Amino acid sequence: MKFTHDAIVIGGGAAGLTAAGGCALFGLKVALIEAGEMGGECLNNGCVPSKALITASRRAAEAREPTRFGVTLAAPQIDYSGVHKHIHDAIAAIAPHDSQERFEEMGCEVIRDHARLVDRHTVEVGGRQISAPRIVLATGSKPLVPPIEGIESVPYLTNENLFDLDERPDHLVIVGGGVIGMEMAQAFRRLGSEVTVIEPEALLARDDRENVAVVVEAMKAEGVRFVTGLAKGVSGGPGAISVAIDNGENVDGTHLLVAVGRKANIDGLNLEAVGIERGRDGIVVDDRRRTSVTNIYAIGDCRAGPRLTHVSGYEGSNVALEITLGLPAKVDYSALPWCTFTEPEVAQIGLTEKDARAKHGDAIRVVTETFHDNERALAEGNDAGRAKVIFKGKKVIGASLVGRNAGELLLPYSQLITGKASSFAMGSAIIAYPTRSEITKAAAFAAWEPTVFGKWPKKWARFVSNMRKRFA
Ligand SMILES: Cc1cc2nc3c(=O)[nH]c(=O)nc-3n(C[C@H](O)[C@H](O)[C@H](O)COP(=O)(O)OP(=O)(O)OC[C@H]3O[C@@H](n4cnc5c(N)ncnc54)[C@H](O)[C@@H]3O)c2cc1C
Ligand SMILES: NC(=O)c1ccc[n+]([C@@H]2O[C@H](COP(=O)([O-])OP(=O)(O)OC[C@H]3O[C@@H](n4cnc5c(N)ncnc54)[C@H](O)[C@@H]3O)[C@@H](O)[C@H]2O)c1
Repeated sequence: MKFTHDAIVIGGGAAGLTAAGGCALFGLKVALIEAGEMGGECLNNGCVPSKALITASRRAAEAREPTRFGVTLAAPQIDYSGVHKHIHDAIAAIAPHDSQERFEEMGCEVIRDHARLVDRHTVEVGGRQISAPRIVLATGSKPLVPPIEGIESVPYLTNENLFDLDERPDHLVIVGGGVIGMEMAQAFRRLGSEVTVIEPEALLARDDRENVAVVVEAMKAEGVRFVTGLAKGVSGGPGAISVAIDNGENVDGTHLLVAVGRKANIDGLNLEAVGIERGRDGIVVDDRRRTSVTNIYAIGDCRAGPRLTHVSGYEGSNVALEITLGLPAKVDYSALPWCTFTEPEVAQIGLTEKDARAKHGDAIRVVTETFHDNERALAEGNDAGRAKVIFKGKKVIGASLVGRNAGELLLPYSQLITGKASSFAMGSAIIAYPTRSEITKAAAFAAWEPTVFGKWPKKWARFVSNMRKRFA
C-alpha cells in the first residue's frame, strides 16, 4: 500500500503534540490534525488557566492576613477583569510552545480540521484522505455532564467556559468535590465568592484520607462550605440557581460549576466502522496503548486510564518511540505522580497507604514526618502537613504529601520507587538547609534508623571504642 505519511496523529493537545513532535524529530513524515485550538485542554481550558486563577487567588489570600511577621498588607481589592486578563495572558505566554508554527518547524504537516477514520490506515480530513502505517488517536476528553434533572434548562459552567467569566460569581455552587471542584472552590473563595461544594462521596477520593482532611480543614477555615449529597435536580436562571440534593437540602447560588469527571472525546471518529473497541470510560488499549486495531494507538485522555497532562505527554513519547524505533514501549505507572493545587497542596506518587495495604497487607511500613519538624516550614510560619512514605522492606512504594508546595517534593520519590535511587542513599544525602526537601531525607532515614542504630552496629561501636581505649 502506498501511504501519504509515516504517521498520522489526531489531536493537538499534550498527548498528540508529544507523539507528533517525537516522530517528526526522528525524521518521519507526520500529519498532525487539530480541529480546535492547538495545545488542547491543558493550555486553553485546563491546567494553565486554572493555575493562573489559583495564583491570583493566593495573592488575595495573603493580603487577607492583614498583619503577619510584623508586616501589614492592605486588604485585597479584587478587580476580576484583572484576574481574567492574567488567565488569558498566561495562556498567550505558553501558546507559542504548542503552536502550529512550532510544529511545522519540527517537520509536521499541521492540518486544522476535524478528522475521522476511514479504515485502519486512512483518515479523512478537510475533504482529503491521507494514510499511514501508524495512526495515533489523541482526541482528549470533555466534561461529563450528569443527567441531573433540569440541567439543560439552566446556565451552567464547566471548565470549557469557566475561564471566560469576566465577572466574579457572587455565590459559586460546585457540583463535584474532585480535583477541579476543590481547586476552583478555594480559588474562587479566596477571590471573594461564596462557595458551596456538593459531593456525595469522599472529597479528593483518590488521595490519602488523613492528608485530604488537612486541606478540607484549611478550606473550611477560609469559608468554603461543603455539603454531603448527590446533586439530583437544578432549577433557576441566570444569576439565581438552586440545586436540589438527595438529602432533601437545596443549595442556592448565583453560578453553577459542574465538575463531576470526564468523558472521552471519541464520538465522530468512526471507531466502530474500523473495529476499534470502546469501553465505558474511553477507547480500550493495551499497556503499549495499542487499540484493538493494533496499528492504531490511543493515548491521553481519550482512552480509559489516568487523565493528566504529564500522563498524556508520557504516553505520547512512548508511542513515538514505538513508531519510530519499532521497540515495544509499555507504560509503567508504578511511580505515577499527581498533585491537587490547593493550599496546602495534596501530592501523591505510587501507592497510597490504603492501596499498599490492599496489595501487600502487613508487609508495608508507613513512616510519617510532619512539617512541624521541618525548620524551613517553622521559619515560614507554615508547618501544616506531612509526608507519609510507604515502604516495603527498605524500598519506597509510595508517598503521600500534604503541605506548601508539596507537589515540588515528589521527584526524588520517583527515583526511589523506580529503583533508580535507594532509600539509604536518600537518607544519607546532603540536603540544602533549610529546605522543605529535608522531609524526604528524614523519612528515608527514619526507615533505616532501626538498622543503623540496631544491635550489631551498636556492638561494633562498642568494640571499636574498647579498642581505642586499649591502644590509645
Ligand atoms: C480545569 C482543569 C485543570 C487541570 N489541571 C491539571 C493539572 O494541573 N495537571 C495535570 O496534569 N492535568 C490537569 N488537567 C488534565 C489535563 O488538562 C488533561 O489530562 C490533558 O490536557 C489531556 O491532554 P490530551 O492531549 O490527552 O487531550 P486534549 O488536551 O483534550 O487534546 C485533544 C485535542 O484533540 C482535538 N480533537 C478531538 N477530536 C478531534 C478530531 N476528530 N479531529 C481533530 N482534532 C480533534 C481537540 O480539539 C483537542 O485539542 C486539568 C484538566 C482540567 C479540566
Ligand atoms: N491538579 C490536577 O492534576 C488536576 C486538576 C484539575 C483536573 N484534573 C483532571 O481533570 C479530571 C476531572 O476532574 P473532576 O474534578 O471533574 O473529576 P473527579 O473525578 O476528580 O471528581 C468528580 C467528583 O464528582 C462527584 N460527583 C459525581 N456526580 C455527582 C453529583 N451528581 N453530585 C455531586 N457530586 C458528584 C464524584 O463523586 C467525584 O468525587 C480528572 O481526570 C483530573 O485528573 C487534574
